[in-house]
Parts: sequence; C-alpha cells; structure tokens
Amino acid sequence: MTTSFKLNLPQGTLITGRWRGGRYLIQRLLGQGANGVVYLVKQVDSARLYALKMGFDTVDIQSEINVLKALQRQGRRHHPVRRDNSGYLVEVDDYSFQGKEIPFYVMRYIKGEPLRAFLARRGSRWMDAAGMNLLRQLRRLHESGWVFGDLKPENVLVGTYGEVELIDYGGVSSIGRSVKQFTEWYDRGFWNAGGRTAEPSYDWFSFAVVCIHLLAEQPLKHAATQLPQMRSSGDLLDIVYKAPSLAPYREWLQKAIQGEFRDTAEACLLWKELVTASRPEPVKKPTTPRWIISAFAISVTLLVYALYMAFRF
Ligand SMILES: Nc1ncnc2c1ncn2[C@@H]1O[C@H](COP(=O)(O)OP(=O)(O)OP(=O)(O)O)[C@@H](O)[C@H]1O
Repeated sequence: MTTSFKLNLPQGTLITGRWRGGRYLIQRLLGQGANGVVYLVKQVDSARLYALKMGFDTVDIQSEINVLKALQRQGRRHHPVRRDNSGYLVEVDDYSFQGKEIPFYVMRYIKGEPLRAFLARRGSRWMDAAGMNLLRQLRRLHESGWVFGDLKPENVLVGTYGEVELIDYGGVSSIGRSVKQFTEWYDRGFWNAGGRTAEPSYDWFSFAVVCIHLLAEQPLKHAATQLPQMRSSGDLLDIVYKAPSLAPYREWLQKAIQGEFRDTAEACLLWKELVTASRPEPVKKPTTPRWIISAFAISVTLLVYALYMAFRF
C-alpha cells in the first residue's frame, strides 16, 4: 500500500501511536525529504526530545524501519555496552490521521547541522575531524554487514566538536545486494567508475565525491555536466590532483575513487595519518636572543658590584 500525500502538522499536535499508545507532542518541523517529514517531538511521559519521521510511502518507510531494526539487533549482539545505533530507533507505530494510517518511527534526536553548513561556518579544515568521524561511522556499518548507499552531505549531521551522525537509513543495503537508493553525483555508476553492488568501496567512492563537492565544487560541477558517456573516474582524479584545497586528502581520495583500500579500517587509518601529518606545526614562541640575555647578566653583575663598592665606604 502506498500513502502519498503531504503532511503539515502544527506545533503542539499530539501524535498517539495506534498500537503501542506512545504519545509525542510536536515541537517543530526538523525537515522534509522525498520519503517523509521529520518533526522534533517531546515524549509526553518522559519529557525527552526525539525526532519522529512519518512516511509518505508505506513501503519505503517500512524498508527503512526494517534496516534500523536489523541494525539495532546487530548492535546489541556485537556491542552490548557500546554507544552505537542500538539506541537510535526508539519506537515504531502508526498514526491515525483523517481516516488514514500513517506509519511513523521515533529515533534519537541529533542536534547538529548538515556537513556543508558546518564547514561553511567553521572553516574547511574541520573536514579533518568530521571526515574522521564519518569514516568511523561507516566502518561500524560495514563491519556489521551493511552499506550506507545514499551518502551525501545532507545525510551527514555534525555536532559542535565535529562528531558525526548519519541520518536517513532509507538507502542502506546489506553487503552483496544492489544499492537501492542513490544520488547522481555521489553514485559510482554516474561516473562510469563501477557497479552499484552494495560493498564498502561504494561508500568510499561516495565519500570521496562528498569531499570534492564540498572543497572543490566548481570543477566537479563542470565534470558532472559532461555527456554521460564521457564521465569517468579520471575526471575526479584530475580534480583531486589539481585542486589545492584537496591536497591534504589527495592520497586518500585517489585510493577511495579507485576502491583500493583493503577495508574501511584501513581507510580510517590513512585518513588519520594524512590529517595529522598535514596540520601546521604549532607556532613556537619567539625566543629572546642570546646576546640580550648575556648583556642583561653583565649589567646585573656590574650593578651589584657598583652597589657593593658604594656602600663599602
Ligand atoms: N534524527 C534526526 N535528528 C535531527 N534531525 C533529523 C533527524 N532525522 C532527520 N532529520 C532532519 O530531517 C530532514 C529530512 O530527513 P530524511 O533525510 O530522513 O528524510 P527523507 O525524506 O528520507 O529525505 P531524502 O529526500 O533525503 O531521502 C533531514 O535533512 C534533517 O534535517
């Protein structure tokens, strides 16, 4: 069944789950995408804030919920105490609205801003930290047997200190299947650079294009508007070699575009090495020239001697 209509619920609307009875008060709209609308809500019983996503399309939102549930199960099994996706999904239910059943799920509220806005405000060198944290998130996902798929700047929320959370799990596929949701520029197929099989290298590639997009937008735009049959990974590599803003990440980007990492742990390691090596040395405090210190020492000695001679008689 497909539910396809737009929702515009005002602040203060009470959402009550049809089956589980959870009650959530809408605080404000967080965002609206192709698949659903996301509200900041307060759980009535606990006064805690969460994000609540309602789907326009029952099939799409159900597949997103299935992935989140599987991730949650895996998270619990593999890392019972670690903070990971096991706490991400809070509740799943339906909301009865004007005679229709609208599926929704409640998830952890992420207080952050999209990657592009974050870099624009804090400066592009914050890509070092945000990129590191994003790669760690991907590693966790890959090690659990999943590929994110639709990696793009809008799906990456960044907190004050560069901590990263991925949102929109609608494009997640298990390794070996086909990537089910993607966005042109970040898609390997768009660049004739490989297939759409869900494998970690698919996400590395997308992440490389995210970096190029955010740090060297003009040449990427230019390359993306060529005839489809002309596009290739060579165009991306060309940008990577030429754009000074990408210099700190050059080696990483080249490997990601060509899918040359052994696994995502290796990708994390190389990113860390490169960003650590490219940081400028801390500025040393200017030191006092030696001759001034010697002159000062001689003056003090002479003064002490003069005072001694003066008071001796
Ligand atoms: N857990 C969350 N915490 C805070 N904000 C969120 C959260 N989830 C989603 N949002 C906000 O809601 C917006 C829409 O969410 P989401 O990307 O999941 O919707 P979508 O319909 O699947 O979008 P798309 O068109 O990209 O597929 C996001 O861009 C983000 O601003």
